[in-house]
Amino acid sequence: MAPILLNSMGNEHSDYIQSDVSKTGGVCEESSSGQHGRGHPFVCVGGSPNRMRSFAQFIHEQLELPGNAADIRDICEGTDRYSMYKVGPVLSVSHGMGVPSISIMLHELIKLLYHARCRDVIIFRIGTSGGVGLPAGTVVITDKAVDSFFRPQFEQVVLGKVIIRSTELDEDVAQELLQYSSELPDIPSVIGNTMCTHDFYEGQGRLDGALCSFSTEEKLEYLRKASEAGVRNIEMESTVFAAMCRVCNLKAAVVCVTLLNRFEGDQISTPHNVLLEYQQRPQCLVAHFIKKHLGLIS
Ligand SMILES: O=P(O)(O)O[C@H]1O[C@H](CO)[C@@H](O)[C@H]1O
Ligand SMILES: O=c1cc[nH]c(=O)[nH]1
Repeated sequence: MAPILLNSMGNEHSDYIQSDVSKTGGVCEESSSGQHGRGHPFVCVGGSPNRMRSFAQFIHEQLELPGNAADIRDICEGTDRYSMYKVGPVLSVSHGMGVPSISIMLHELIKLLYHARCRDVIIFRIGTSGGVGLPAGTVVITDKAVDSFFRPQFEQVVLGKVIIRSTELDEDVAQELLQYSSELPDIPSVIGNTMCTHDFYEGQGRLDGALCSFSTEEKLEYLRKASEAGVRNIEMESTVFAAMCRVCNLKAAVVCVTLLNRFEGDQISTPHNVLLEYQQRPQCLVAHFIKKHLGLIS
């Protein structure tokens, strides 16, 4: 039974997510239907509030929970920072864009899980990304989260010094997700390295930002080097997500769909309805994983 580790100070103060553990009935309490008991709680995080609300509604339906999926409530409505939904044994949380934003949410979420006495948590980041040599709509299950220099590490600056943390993710969860993707229709998936950048434009080799300090040739050379380093997609949260989950003993996976192939351009010109369908692919895959683990499907 792997406990969630908290910092040595055991700091209790949290001023970002005012969600009250009692309101959630404890993430790990038996769900109202009593269907799922105290098994593994599952946590899914993603950048956009709307997407994490629709994921919560989707999971509510998939787990056939009582009540109306449309009635789910944001238990973080007191703050403007994040949205959080508890659906049976699943917590769905938004985190905004970029390492700083998800990092703050993860501190608060991990403290919440600790106080709810959760054990054996499995946490998924379900997001979107830019593909590197992959067709749009491909789901990338992250092997290693790497930084802009393709290193499997996250640099945390603390008191003016750099702490380097490993970004290893749970290999078994990744392999299991890949296996399930082959059982599901229309979820083309690969396992590969995910590069996490601190910027969407220049930091990802885009030529179409307000600033651009490089040529098309230099952009393509960088993307080729990334590809040779095993990078298959680019997003903006995976390294700190992997690092913090690892330090806190949380089994973690990153499952992001690609919205475009960056070798073919920078703009996300895919029609909105197609983008929505793409964004559902990681949700379907993770929902399938959860249902398998809850014994709802054999
Ligand atoms: O789709 P989400 O989860 O927001 O993730 C990706 O989308 C945002 C950029 O468009 C960044 O947060 C990147 O990581
Ligand atoms: O190209 C992309 C698409 C989504 N998210 C990113 O960070 N980059």
